Amino acid sequence: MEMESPKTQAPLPFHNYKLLRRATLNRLFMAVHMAGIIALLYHHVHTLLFTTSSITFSLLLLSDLILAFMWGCSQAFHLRPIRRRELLHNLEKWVEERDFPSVDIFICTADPQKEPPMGTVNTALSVMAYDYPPEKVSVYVSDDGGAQATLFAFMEAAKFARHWLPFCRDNHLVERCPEVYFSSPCYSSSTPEADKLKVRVENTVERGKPLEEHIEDEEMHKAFAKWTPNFTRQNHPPIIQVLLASSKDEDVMGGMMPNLIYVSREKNKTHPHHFKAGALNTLLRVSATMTNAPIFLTLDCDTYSSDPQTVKRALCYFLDSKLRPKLAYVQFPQIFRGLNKGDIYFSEHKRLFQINPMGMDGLQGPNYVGAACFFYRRALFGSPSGFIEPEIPTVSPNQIVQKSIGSGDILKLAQHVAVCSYEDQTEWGSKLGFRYGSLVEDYHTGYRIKCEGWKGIFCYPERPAFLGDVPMTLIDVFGQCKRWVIGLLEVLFSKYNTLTFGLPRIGPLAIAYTHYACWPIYCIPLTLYAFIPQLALLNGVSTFPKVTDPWSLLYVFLYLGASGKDLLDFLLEKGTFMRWWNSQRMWMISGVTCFLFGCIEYTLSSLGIAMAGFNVTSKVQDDELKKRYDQGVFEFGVASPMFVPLTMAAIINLISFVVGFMGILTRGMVNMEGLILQILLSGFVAVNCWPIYEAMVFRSDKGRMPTKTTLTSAFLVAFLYMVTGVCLKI
Ligand SMILES: O=c1ccn([C@@H]2O[C@H](COP(=O)(O)OP(=O)(O)O[C@H]3O[C@H](CO)[C@@H](O)[C@H](O)[C@H]3O)[C@@H](O)[C@H]2O)c(=O)[nH]1
Ligand SMILES: [Mn+2]
Repeated sequence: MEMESPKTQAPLPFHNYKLLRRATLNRLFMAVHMAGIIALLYHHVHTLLFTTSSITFSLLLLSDLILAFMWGCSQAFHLRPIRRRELLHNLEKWVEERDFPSVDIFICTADPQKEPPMGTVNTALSVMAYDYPPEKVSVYVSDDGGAQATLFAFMEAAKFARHWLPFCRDNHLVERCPEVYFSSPCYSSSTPEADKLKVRVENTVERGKPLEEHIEDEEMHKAFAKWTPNFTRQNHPPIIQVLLASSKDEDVMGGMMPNLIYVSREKNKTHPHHFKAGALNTLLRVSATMTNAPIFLTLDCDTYSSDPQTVKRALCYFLDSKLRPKLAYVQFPQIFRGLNKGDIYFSEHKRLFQINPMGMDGLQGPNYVGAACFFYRRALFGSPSGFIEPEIPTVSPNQIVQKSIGSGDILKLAQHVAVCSYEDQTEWGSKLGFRYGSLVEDYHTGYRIKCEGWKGIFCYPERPAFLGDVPMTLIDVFGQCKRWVIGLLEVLFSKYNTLTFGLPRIGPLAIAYTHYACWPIYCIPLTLYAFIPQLALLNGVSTFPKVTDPWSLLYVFLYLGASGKDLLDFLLEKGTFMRWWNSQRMWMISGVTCFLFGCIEYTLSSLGIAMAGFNVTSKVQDDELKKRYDQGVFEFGVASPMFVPLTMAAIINLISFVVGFMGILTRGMVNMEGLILQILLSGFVAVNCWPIYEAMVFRSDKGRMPTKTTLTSAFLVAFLYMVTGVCLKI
């Protein structure tokens, strides 16, 4: 269906933007800092020519080269940051509701254990209740877990929606996610319908399948009969169930309802399913056969809507006739709920989700981040000028659906496009739809469609449009980050490399994408800086200039400059000092853990030794765990190899700080001049490592550092010290 344009060109704009005032400061800072970096590199080369410990100094030069490169790439985010505003009143004044385009909403879930169906249901209800003509909204739920409990949850949700939607509408609720609404302080109690929904769904999840007595009609019986004894998550036929059809279902007040469709694509062992990208492509096709809305929204199961005006906000851009020909997507920031005060794991990712997209928006648009993004369907079918016709016309974005969504023909077609073999010998995943080949399908797809000539918009309203959940344990945080790292490396080392492929196509924006693609290699400088200067100190070798040498000031200047600027950016986007502090700590921690292990795993998988998969992040909230998280305590608990280098770094920095400090006391400042910067560095790292010492020594709860990890790390540190004693002399 083509998008109707407003009858007349609106005399008033639907949106505007302004360049952020900090842009000038950014550019000034860039020039000064750049000069500093060049001076530092000059100094490095100079030292290297006259030193006897060439290995140490070469490694430090390598580290600084990488840091300089990354800093350089990150400047693309600061060249032209803009902030947009939507002028909703103009839209409402000039475009009539009946001219609004219809919208398909895709919600992905993959595992009923890690992603409780009640959460997914809440997300779905929050968007079904959008302040938008209900007959123009269709919600498609993709269940990669193939779980009866999820289907059952949505059958119950469909019933509950009949009460919930008119209730939201009549009371003009702003918070339309039932769970959040009922737990808000002004409403201490829930309604009987909501309670029934919750109890039934949670019991079903526990049991794995619904009780006979809860299966009320023939239709439901037929649906659950598809779960035959040999049905498994990895091997089952496609299941598509229309749970609400706006053409026939009504709410309790007689009002219209949106469509609600459950989709679990076929799975078998002979076909790769391409994780979330595969799920989204199935939804793209299934929705094309049923509603084929020109605009669709992608959501994760935990990303509920927190503002009923959101679709209209996105329309402020999609209905702008000047933008439309090239506008592929409108990305909202991913914002999270339930963060602890200091956001100890820096799950907020303020730079990734809030600060940097404003910078990319000033170039050609933000990166797509997987959820909270409205797409122009046509953008997934070739470049703005080069439409690619899919293999069957019924999944084409231009086709208009004639029959009603529940009809036999449509269902048959929908099943057909949801089978594994459908994509064989087609362009899905390479030229059509969401792109395969990377675990960060979002980054990859957004980047590739930009390279085709499309643009994106960053829509960053005052009130968060969507809110999501964050991982509560360090191991979950690392698991997520490691998956991202592997996915990014997959793009970096593909033929779509952001410099060789991207730079000629999207210019400066490619530099921003490069910063992300290279994110994983931060592990090199971060690991080297966590060990080399400290080991050198213990062996009495100086790695930085003496404090009396003016060159030492350059180190101080560069460090303070870069982090001061970063802090400023953070505070300007409503960040707090504590959260900033934790973000820089998490950066250092990631360097020796998930970045490092992600790089190793990627290398192994490209050698064919291991295979990386999409490990879904847990969204379950265990009470005891949640309590520790809320108190801001790090959760270790399991003996993961990833904790070993981290613990080693914590130990060695403490030792080298203490040894250095004792040196100053016993031998006097003058004799230690050459080691002062190393002592400061160790002290700084040690201060950051406080939660790790606590977890190793002072804690007795379940989340403490396993003794095994502590002992292994201590042993390895001793070993490293002995080895480097020899090496450092070279
Ligand atoms: O085979 C799969 C695997 C995952 N998912 C869904 O993908 C979403 C994201 O998974 P999650 O475990 O929450 O990953 P995160 O790392 O938290 O997600 C971020 O990173 C992903 C890319 O790695 C993006 O897809 C997400 O949108 C982005 O929020 C969830 O709704 C899952 O149900 C599937 O549908 N099928
Ligand atoms: Mn997630």
